[in-house]
Amino acid sequence: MSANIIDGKAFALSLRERIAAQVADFVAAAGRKPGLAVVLVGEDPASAVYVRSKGKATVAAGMTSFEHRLPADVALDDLLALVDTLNVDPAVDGILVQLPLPGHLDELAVTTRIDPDKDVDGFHPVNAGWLATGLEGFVPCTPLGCVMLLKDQLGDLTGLDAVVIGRSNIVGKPMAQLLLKESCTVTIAHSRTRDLSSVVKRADIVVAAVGRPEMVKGEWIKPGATVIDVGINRTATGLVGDVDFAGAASVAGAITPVPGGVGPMTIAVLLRNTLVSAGRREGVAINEVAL
Ligand SMILES: NC(=O)C1=CN([C@@H]2O[C@H](COP(=O)(O)OP(=O)(O)OC[C@H]3O[C@@H](n4cnc5c(N)ncnc54)[C@H](OP(=O)(O)O)[C@@H]3O)[C@@H](O)[C@H]2O)C=CC1
Ligand SMILES: Nc1nc(=O)c2c([nH]1)NC[C@@H]1CN(c3ccc(C(=O)N[C@@H](CCC(=O)O)C(=O)O)cc3)C=[N+]21
Repeated sequence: MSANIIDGKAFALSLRERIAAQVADFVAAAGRKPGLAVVLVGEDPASAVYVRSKGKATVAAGMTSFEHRLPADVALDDLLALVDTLNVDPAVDGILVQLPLPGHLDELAVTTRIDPDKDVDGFHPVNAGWLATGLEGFVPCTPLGCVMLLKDQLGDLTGLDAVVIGRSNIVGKPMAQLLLKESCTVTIAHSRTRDLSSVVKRADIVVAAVGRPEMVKGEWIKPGATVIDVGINRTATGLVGDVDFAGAASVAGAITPVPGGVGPMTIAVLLRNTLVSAGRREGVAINEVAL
């Protein structure tokens, strides 16, 4: 068997076109563009690349991109003061502080300072709480993008066995919450899980969010399963996911590649969340279903 390769890049492009059309409607109704502020601390080259591509995608969707670059040794109080300014800036609908932050900065202090109503990353505990209780907050971009790909691939996910490998607050946990919301039977695996390969073998849906290059082997995958590879690992041979792509593609029913899978979806959903935020803030209806 040879798996269907899920084209996240193409899906993300089409999502971005639908968002751009709704941005135009928003501008006509509200008399201003949605605005996304991205804060980058330090000079990490990978982060700088992401921030640049987010800025480009924001402008291409017809929104305003505000970029703030701070030195790596910025004091926590100065970063928090910038967040406070963005929180009250009426032109800013979404705030994203690029993670990871340099070691001396307390990430929790920063993410909890962002107004939950502008938290388009969905990292604020208030939004995590909304998600856990099944209500309307902001959902983290990467997991939401994964669910969009899964529903596009499989339709109704009800009753499917899903295994999420990884339990971080930004990917693994919200991913599990979303799959639970879709009525999957969800297992969350992590570094202390016993016999991971057997756990994975039961799954109709495998989401790998570990950060270990090609850790998930083809032999672990149930034939026909759908594999979502969130991992972004830079190795000597280039960018690879958390899944051994060649091995898994020979048994899976469908699989996301790295690059070109989940990554582009993250950025498209960020634009979606920013548009939704702008709509809420201005009282302009956004057709979320069509997104
Ligand atoms: N495509 C995209 O848009 C995005 C991609 N990423 C990528 O996704 C990956 C995960 O990111 P993130 O969640 O932030 O990472 P974290 O490092 O925060 O979490 C990794 C998780 O993997 C678990 N883990 C580590 N080793 C093993 C192991 N041997 N077996 C099973 N589980 C293990 C850890 O378990 P424990 O909790 O027990 O330590 C932890 O829960 C990274 O490659 C990152 O670059 C992240 C965000 C967006
Ligand atoms: N506050 C915050 N929010 C984030 O959402 C956030 C973050 N911090 N820190 C870093 C991670 C990682 N992340 C990615 C976004 C896009 C791609 C992406 O577009 N990847 C392309 C290729 C990338 C490349 O070639 O380097 C792809 O997979 O095809 C990947 C990873 C968002 N993150």
